Amino acid sequence: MPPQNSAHGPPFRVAMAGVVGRLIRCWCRRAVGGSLKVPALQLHVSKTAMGASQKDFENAMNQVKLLKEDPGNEVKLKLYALYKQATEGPCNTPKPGVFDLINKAKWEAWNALGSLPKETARQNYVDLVSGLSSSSDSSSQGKPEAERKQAGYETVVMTSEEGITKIMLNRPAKKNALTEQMYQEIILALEAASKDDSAITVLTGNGDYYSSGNDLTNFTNIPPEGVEAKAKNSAILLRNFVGSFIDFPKPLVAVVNGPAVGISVTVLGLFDLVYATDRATFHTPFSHLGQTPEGCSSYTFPKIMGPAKAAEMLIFGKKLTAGEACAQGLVTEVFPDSSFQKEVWTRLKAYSKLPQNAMRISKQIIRSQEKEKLHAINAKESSILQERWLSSECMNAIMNFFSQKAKL
Ligand SMILES: CCCCC/C=C/CC(=O)SCCNC(=O)CCNC(=O)[C@H](O)C(C)(C)COP(=O)(O)OP(=O)(O)OC[C@H]1O[C@@H](n2cnc3c(N)ncnc32)[C@H](O)[C@@H]1OP(=O)(O)O
Repeated sequence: MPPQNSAHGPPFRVAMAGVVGRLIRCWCRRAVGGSLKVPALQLHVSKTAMGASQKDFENAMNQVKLLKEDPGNEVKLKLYALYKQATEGPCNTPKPGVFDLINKAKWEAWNALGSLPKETARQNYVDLVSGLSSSSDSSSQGKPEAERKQAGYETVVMTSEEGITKIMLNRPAKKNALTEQMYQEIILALEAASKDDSAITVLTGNGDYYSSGNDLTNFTNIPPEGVEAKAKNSAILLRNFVGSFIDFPKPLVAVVNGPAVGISVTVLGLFDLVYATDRATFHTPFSHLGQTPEGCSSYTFPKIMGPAKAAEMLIFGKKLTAGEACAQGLVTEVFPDSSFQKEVWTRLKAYSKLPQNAMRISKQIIRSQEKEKLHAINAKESSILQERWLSSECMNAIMNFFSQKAKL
C-alpha cells in the first residue's frame, strides 16, 4: 500500500522501483534455470522493461566496453550467455572437454539459458548492463549536482546542472577531432541525456575548437578483415551516430565555441538552436577530401540556406564566418567571443525553466514531419560514403593530411 503522504510522490516511486527491481531480479533468476546466480545488482527500471530494441541492445554492447570497473567473472559469463542466446538462440555447440576450463564455463552458462527466447535474452542483457552502469555511477551520488560528472566516458565530459545536460567534446589537443570511441560515447551520452530529467541538452567543445570533424586516423587503422570491412563498419557507425541526432527527443543546442569542420558542421542542421562565438567558422571541405556530405546535410542545408548557398559549402567547400552562417540560417545567433559563455549560459538557464513537456512535445511535432525522410537520407549518405572511402581521391587526401602537405 502506498504511504499516506502521497499517492505518487517520491517515497511511493522509490518503493515501487524496489518492488519492480526485485521482481525483475527474481524473473532473471528463473530465466536462467536457477543454475547461475544473478549478482545482487540494482537493476535500472527503464523504458527497456517494455522490450529492448536492436538499438538498445547495440548500445548496451557499446556500454559494456566502457565500464570502468571489471564486473567479475560471474557477471561476464552471464553477459556472454545472454549475448549468445540473443544473437544465436539456444546453445547449439558440443560441450568442450573437461580440461578446457574457460570454454566449458562459457558453454555451461549459455546452455543454462535453455530455450529462453532471443527477445527475452536481449532484454535481460540490456537490463543487466543498465544495472552495471548505474551501480558504477552510484559513486557520484551525493555530490552537488554541478559536480556530478558522469562516469564511463573518456573522450567527452557529461555534466548536469540546473536542468541542462552538457556533453563536452574533450580532446582539445587534437581540436576535438572525432575518434571512433568518441562517436560511440556521444551516441551513449545522447541516449542517457534523452532519458534524464534535464530540460535541454547541449553539445560543445573544450578548448579553442568546437571540433575539427572526423579524426582522419580513423581511416588509417585497418583491421585484419581489410579496407572494405573497415568502410562498412565506419558507415554503420556513422549512420548510428547521425541517427541519434535525428531521434533525439528534447531540445538540443550546439554551443559552438570555436571553428567547426566536417561532420561537426553538417549535423548542426539537426539541432534546435545553434549559438556561435564570433571566432567560429563553418567548413565542410568534402570535395577536397574526396568525400561527400553526411549528417543529412544534403537535405537540411539546401532547405535551410537555399540550394545555391548549400552547394557553395557542400560541393565547393566554402568556409563561412559565424556571421555568414547566421545570415544563411545555419546559426541561430552569434555572440562576441569575450562574453560568449556568459551570455549563452544565461540564456540557456532561462530556457531550461520553461515547461519541459511542452518543449519536448513541440520539438517532436516539428521533427515527426520529416523523421522518416531524414533516416532515409542518412542511410543513403552513409552508403555513398562507404564507397567514397575506398576511392583513390579519398585515400590520397588523407595521406596528404598526414604528410603535412595539405592543411585546410
Ligand atoms: C566513423 C567514421 C565517420 C566519418 C564521417 C565523416 C566525416 C567527414 C569529415 O568530418 S571531413 C573533415 C575532416 N577534418 C579535417 O579534414 C580537418 C583536418 N585538420 C586540419 O586541417 C587542421 O588540423 C585544422 C585546420 C583543423 C587545425 O589546424 P592547426 O594548424 O590550428 O592545428 P594542427 O593541425 O596542428 O592540429 C593540432 C593537432 O590536432 C590534430 N588534428 C586536428 N584535426 C584532426 C583531424 N580531423 N584528424 C586527425 N587529427 C587532427 C593534428 O594532426 C595535430 O596533431 P599533432 O599535434 O599530433 O600534430
